[in-house]
Amino acid sequence: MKVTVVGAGSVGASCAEYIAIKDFASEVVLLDIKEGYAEGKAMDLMQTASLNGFDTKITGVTGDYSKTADTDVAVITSGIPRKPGMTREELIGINAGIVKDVSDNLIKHSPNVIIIVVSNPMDTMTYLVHKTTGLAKNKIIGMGGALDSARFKYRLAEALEAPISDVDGMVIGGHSDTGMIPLTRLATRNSLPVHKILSEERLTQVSEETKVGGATLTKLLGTSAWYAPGAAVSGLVQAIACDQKKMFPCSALLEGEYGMSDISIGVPVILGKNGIESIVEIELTEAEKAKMEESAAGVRKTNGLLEL
Ligand SMILES: NC(=O)c1ccc[n+]([C@@H]2O[C@H](COP(=O)([O-])OP(=O)(O)OC[C@H]3O[C@@H](n4cnc5c(N)ncnc54)[C@H](O)[C@@H]3O)[C@@H](O)[C@H]2O)c1
Ligand SMILES: O=C(O)C[C@H](O)C(=O)O
Repeated sequence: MKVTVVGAGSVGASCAEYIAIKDFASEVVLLDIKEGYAEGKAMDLMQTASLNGFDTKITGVTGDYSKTADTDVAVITSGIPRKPGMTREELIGINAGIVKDVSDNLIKHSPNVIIIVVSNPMDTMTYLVHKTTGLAKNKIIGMGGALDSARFKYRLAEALEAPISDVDGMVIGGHSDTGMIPLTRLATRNSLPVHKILSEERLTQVSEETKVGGATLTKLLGTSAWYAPGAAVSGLVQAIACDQKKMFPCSALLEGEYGMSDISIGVPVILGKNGIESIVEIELTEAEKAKMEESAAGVRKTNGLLEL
């Protein structure tokens, strides 16, 4: 299994590190445009191999896509992150050109590649890859919901004063400060619905904290987060590499599912060796459907800014 990670910045390097530590891939290629940067990150990571006990071979390369040939799964993290006070949508002007260029180059050298899009605004960048490459829809996956769900579980555990391993929950919808939909109705602590344990007011607080999870960290760090994003990406790559058929909320191109078409937005999918094996349709309440429509309207507005 060969994995390429484009962008050797904070998220790209974190993702390469988690993939290596989980030790399921034979090879990870890190690619960046900054001269020597990916090579340096790869060497530093390789010097953790004997300490962390992995055999994955990590190499770094500056802009040379021939080194990515025959990649099975590629992760696109190249582009700029937001600064405090910005929205993810404001990054579209710079990141759209980068994501288009990178996906074209990846496919040139690996026509059968499965692409995981991370760069923001992620749902729109995922839609862009659908619109501008000839890749099958199951091979283009946007990462957002896996991270948002991890943040939801973190906030739920905090509210419940419970260990995170007791908690389950999922976030669907667009990966934006206003578009995320934490499914509080379905969240559980060891099978017990959390809405039976927590007050409505506390659950609303959990939802709101989840939705601004990325913005909260951006304010604290001065740039956006990388550990949980890297870990979330590594989970998706592992599910594909090991054909796990695991369920994650991911940005997927909808063709009628959830009553929507021609949009890529966060819904539960099954990930396996073919990428998106299937889209899972949850029966939503009228209120949840309305939130999903509103979230989709936000994503469509950003998609409208693309020059297609
Ligand atoms: N989807 C998510 O859940 C999620 C989570 C975290 C970050 N992000 C996004 O991921 C992106 C990267 O974030 P980061 O914190 O790693 O930023 P970063 O600035 O640390 O790293 C970005 C890297 O991309 C490289 N790059 C720029 N243009 C390139 C090109 N054309 N080809 C190859 N490399 C190129 C830069 O040199 C830099 O090293 C941002 O857009 C951020 O918003 C998304
Ligand atoms: O918040 C951001 O801009 C980065 C990422 O989308 C995140 O949720 O951490």
